[in-house]
Amino acid sequence: MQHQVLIVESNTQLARLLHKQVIQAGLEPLMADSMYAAKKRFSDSLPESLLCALVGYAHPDAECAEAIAFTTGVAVPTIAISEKMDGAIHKHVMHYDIVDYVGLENAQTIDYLYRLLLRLNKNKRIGVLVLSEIRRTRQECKNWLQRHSFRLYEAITPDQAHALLLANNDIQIVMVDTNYEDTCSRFIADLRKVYTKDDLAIVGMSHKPSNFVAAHFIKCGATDFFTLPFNHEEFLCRVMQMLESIEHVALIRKTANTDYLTGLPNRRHFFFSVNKRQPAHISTQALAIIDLDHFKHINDTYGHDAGDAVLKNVARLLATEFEHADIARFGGEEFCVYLPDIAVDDAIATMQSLCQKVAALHIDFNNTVLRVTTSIGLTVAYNSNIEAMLSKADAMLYEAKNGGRNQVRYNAEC
Ligand SMILES: Nc1nc2c(ncn2[C@@H]2O[C@H](COP(=O)(O)OP(=O)(O)OP(=O)(O)O)[C@@H](O)[C@H]2O)c(=O)[nH]1
Repeated sequence: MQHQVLIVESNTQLARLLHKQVIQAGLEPLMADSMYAAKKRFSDSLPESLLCALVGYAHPDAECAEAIAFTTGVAVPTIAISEKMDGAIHKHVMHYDIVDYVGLENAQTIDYLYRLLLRLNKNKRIGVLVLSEIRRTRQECKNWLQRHSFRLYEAITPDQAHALLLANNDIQIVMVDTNYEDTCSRFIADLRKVYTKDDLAIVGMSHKPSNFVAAHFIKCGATDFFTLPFNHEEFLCRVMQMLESIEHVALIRKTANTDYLTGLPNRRHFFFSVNKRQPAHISTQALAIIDLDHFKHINDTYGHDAGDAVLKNVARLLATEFEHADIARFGGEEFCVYLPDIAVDDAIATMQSLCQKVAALHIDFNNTVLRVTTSIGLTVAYNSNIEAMLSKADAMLYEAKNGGRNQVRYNAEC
């Protein structure tokens, strides 16, 4: 795994600052205070563990960007560094295949470097699809994208692009050469029927600067538009913003759909997910409500934190037992499981086994072993809707509680 960052900096203060940023980004710094030391560090390291290099412009044994020439020459994604933004340095380092140049003159630029490190680390898992009939355009994008550690996919036709998108769910950016305006605008509009701007960024690009084409593509659903050849720095800043926006929305969605205590999906997400998964064809499906017994007693006897520990342990058991089913914490000490395409006997056996497994849990809380049992209301139905199944499972749960708890009660309508 690429987790190391080679820092080539002879200025001790700057080296210390870079070291701190790398650690903060969760990466491992490899320090070198000269070009000689950098070469030694590089030859001692494994290529697959080096994420990138932060390289100062001048060193006692390399006064004029030779260290940058070295790291880019051995294909290490390189971020050129100086104490402050310097026009002459900028002009010079841009001749090399660097990822970016950052002058560390204030808190904002230091934060930018930190975000850039996080970005490079995440880019390894992000796919970018380039759609262009022109080999030169694909090559230009490829050079740039590889420097930024993205996974690269290439397509020559819209059909190939659709197939790649279907097969690879790591693709978060599609770059479309707008050479053939009608085909490309239709392609973008078609993509937007499936992928929202929160899921996928679509970037139009063209060798012919035209305000009309740019506006047309953005109206058809493109997120942004660039004229080729890229201004690399501007493109990087805009791509970072697009990806950060997709990531923020994903995080908000995850938070809204997850139970804060157990990490299981919540009730809201359960309905969304089950309705999506419910088989279109007629089939047998099972729904179970799982409710811990006398849970209030655990809270009252051992405290609320002990109750939380029990909930987390039961949630972990459910997540392992039902890895491929829909599960959720419905609230309090109540959980729900939905199993599509399951025979009545299998559903009953599965829930009885779960009931025994919960009762067998030994939950360690501050050197006290906590035990808990559960009552389960199960319904197995043939092509019924979820709301109806929930109300039947609830009635079965009521019977299980009244029947003495620690048991499964079921109803089958098949
Ligand atoms: N620790 C903890 N307790 C919770 C949480 N949510 C709800 N509870 C408690 O769960 C308890 C549920 O109590 P009851 O509804 O009486 O159910 P019970 O004690 O399990 O009784 P039966 O269901 O009839 O077996 C209440 O004391 C709630 O305060 C939580 O997130 N953490």
